[in-house]
Amino acid sequence: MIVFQIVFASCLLIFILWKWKGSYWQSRNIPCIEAKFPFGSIADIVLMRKTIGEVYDEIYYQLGDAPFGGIYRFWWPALFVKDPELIKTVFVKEFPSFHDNDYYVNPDVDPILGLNPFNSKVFSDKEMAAHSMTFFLDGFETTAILLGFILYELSLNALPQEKLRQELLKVGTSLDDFEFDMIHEAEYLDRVVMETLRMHPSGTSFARSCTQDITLRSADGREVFVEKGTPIILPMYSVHNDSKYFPNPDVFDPERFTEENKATRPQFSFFPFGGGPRTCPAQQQQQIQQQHQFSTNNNNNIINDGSNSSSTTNKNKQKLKTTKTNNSSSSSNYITITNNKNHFNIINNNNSSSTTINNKKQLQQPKTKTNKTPKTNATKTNNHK
Ligand code: HEM
Repeated sequence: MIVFQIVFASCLLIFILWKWKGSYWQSRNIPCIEAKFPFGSIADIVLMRKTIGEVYDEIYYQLGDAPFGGIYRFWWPALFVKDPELIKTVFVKEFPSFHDNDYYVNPDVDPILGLNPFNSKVFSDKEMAAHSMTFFLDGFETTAILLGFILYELSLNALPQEKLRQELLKVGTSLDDFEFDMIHEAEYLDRVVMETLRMHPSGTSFARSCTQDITLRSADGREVFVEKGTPIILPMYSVHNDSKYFPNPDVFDPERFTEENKATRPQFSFFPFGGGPRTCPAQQQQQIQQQHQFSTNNNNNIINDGSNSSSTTNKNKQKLKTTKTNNSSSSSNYITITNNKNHFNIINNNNSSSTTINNKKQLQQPKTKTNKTPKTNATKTNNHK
């Protein structure tokens, strides 16, 4: 009898909690994705049917033109922010209300990753080790993934590849000659890096936690009161691939990042390094790394995607071969990039060396929309992928 009473009381409690929290956004008149028992709006993530990026990308379009909307992670409400101006508000203008990330590692469970440099004034040895680890983890994979994707996109896009080669041949040159000033001369390389980061950012979204109550206001006057503790989702991948800001988002086009074209978009339609006080501290350093890597290593290489059947690739290869012969006295290497579902193979055809970049996280990013935007949605009419 007592067991029955406990089970009944638990079910009743869960039901009441669900009814109370599961209508949180509806009761505040905020557009939202309905909470379905028991996983809320994220069943496909919990059941591992889709990645976080895919599910958030669907939500991005399901919310239509709304600058923000509510979602439920189980029965906990979270705010999903779409509008670049509001993203800027979260990252920069109202930073004091959103300075924490929405995850927590218990220092008792992981004494290294559990330490947060932003909570400490004086660092102990253990904290120094922890922060070094953070820098290593945050800096290593992101840089490797970006490098892999730059090579991948160049292998598929012969004209940008050739334009980049021409610039690098002009700017310079060997490892010994590399100077800091060269970075500013390699403008096209910078655009190639930015366009790659747009299409393949190192993560799909940010999750901040609201650290003090605040009312957010969108440009069209809509308001939402955000309670302390509410998670805030900023869907970077979806914004970067929204045709409202980047027409034909599937096309690799470094020209989107000329100063003139950048000025036509809201600042926070592109935020591969985050933003505000918590922005990636190595933003400039990684730029130097990529530019150093390309300026000194790759201007003698011809990058292809290893496909013999694609006529475009063959044509491109032919064109590049010719151009290369005309422009350099040394012989060209052929670098073949093959995309094997969960990693890239980078093969240097001249000396038969090969490198593999594991890339499961990135390759799980949505490439095809599974849940199309409602007809009323402006971004759908713009032919988003
Ligand atoms: C292409 C390369 C890189 C990309 C795309 C990238 C991207 C990011 C992003 C998106 C964040 C989160 C920012 C935020 O929450 O607002 C971040 C944070 C961070 N990055 Fe990078 N990063 C790169 C390279 C590096 C490198 C090379 C290092 C170190 C040498 C590094 C160190 C860090 C650290 C320590 C943080 C944590 C900042 C914090 O928690 O507030 N990153 N990075």
